[in-house]
Amino acid sequence: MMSEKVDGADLVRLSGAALGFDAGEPLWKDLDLAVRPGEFVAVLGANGSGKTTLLRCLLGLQPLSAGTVSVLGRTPAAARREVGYVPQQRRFDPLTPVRARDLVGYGYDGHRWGLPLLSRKQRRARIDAALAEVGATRFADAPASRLSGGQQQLLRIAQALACDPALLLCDEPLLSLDLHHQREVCAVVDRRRRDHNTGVLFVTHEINPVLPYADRVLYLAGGRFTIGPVNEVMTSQTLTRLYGSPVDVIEVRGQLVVVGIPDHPVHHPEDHDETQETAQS
Ligand SMILES: Nc1ncnc2c1ncn2[C@@H]1O[C@H](COP(=O)(O)OP(=O)(O)OP(=O)(O)O)[C@@H](O)[C@H]1O
Repeated sequence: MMSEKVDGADLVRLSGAALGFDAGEPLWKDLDLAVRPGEFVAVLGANGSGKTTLLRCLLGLQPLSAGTVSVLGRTPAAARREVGYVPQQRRFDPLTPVRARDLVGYGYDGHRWGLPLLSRKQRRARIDAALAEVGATRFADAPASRLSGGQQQLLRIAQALACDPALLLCDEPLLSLDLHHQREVCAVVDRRRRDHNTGVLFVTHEINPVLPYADRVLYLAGGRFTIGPVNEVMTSQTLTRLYGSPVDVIEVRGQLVVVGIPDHPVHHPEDHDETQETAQS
């Protein structure tokens, strides 16, 4: 099996990692992944394939069943302050009077818990910078619950950026957005990693808006995975091997469509290494 090259600057290192619950089959196993500064990794895969659980592991909320994980060269819990997290979205409570900038402030305060207090001016500057980074300055003082779904999602990203993270973990940030807003969210995250060298793990079911930005795809399916550049992973051949049954990746008017994903992927343990070798960068 080919291993990922790791070097001292890697933001995430998973080595021989497996994660499962109780006595059942692991969600994934033998996962080697190194994420470099500024790298954008799209995490794709069917419902229940363990994408959210992977992020929870990098946040220190979920221990591995096997293997090792480090974030910024430390344990995930020790690195938490420098990791921005956009959780799966819920719309804000329509009765909440909280303004957009207050929400971003919560993100900022949460990460500074236990650290020396900064002046109000410094705090405000950081919040303004996060709002500006996502293009939310114009609605910074509006009640968050009155904003559109797209605006609320940009705010969640600003909240995650308020701590000026070295690593950004996004869980389904495109859910229930139209294509225009999906592209806007992807572009904001892409700009962040380019301007600040922030590494990104971006979990999504919406493959088309994210693929133009992704350096690599980690595709999870039925206890297995493949990692590699977009043009190597998003092919009929690679996904057929991963799922263990015929899957077609076809292009329709410039959009990729994946057809034939089985309800219950069938695969053979001996296929595992071959898939990884084929698709890994
Ligand atoms: N603490 C837990 N205890 C037991 N099972 C869990 C726990 N957390 C997650 N699971 C299970 O692990 C599986 C993977 O969940 P996860 O949320 O990581 O999948 P996902 O790929 O993000 O799915 P989706 O695309 O639907 O969001 C699910 O079957 C879930 O029920």
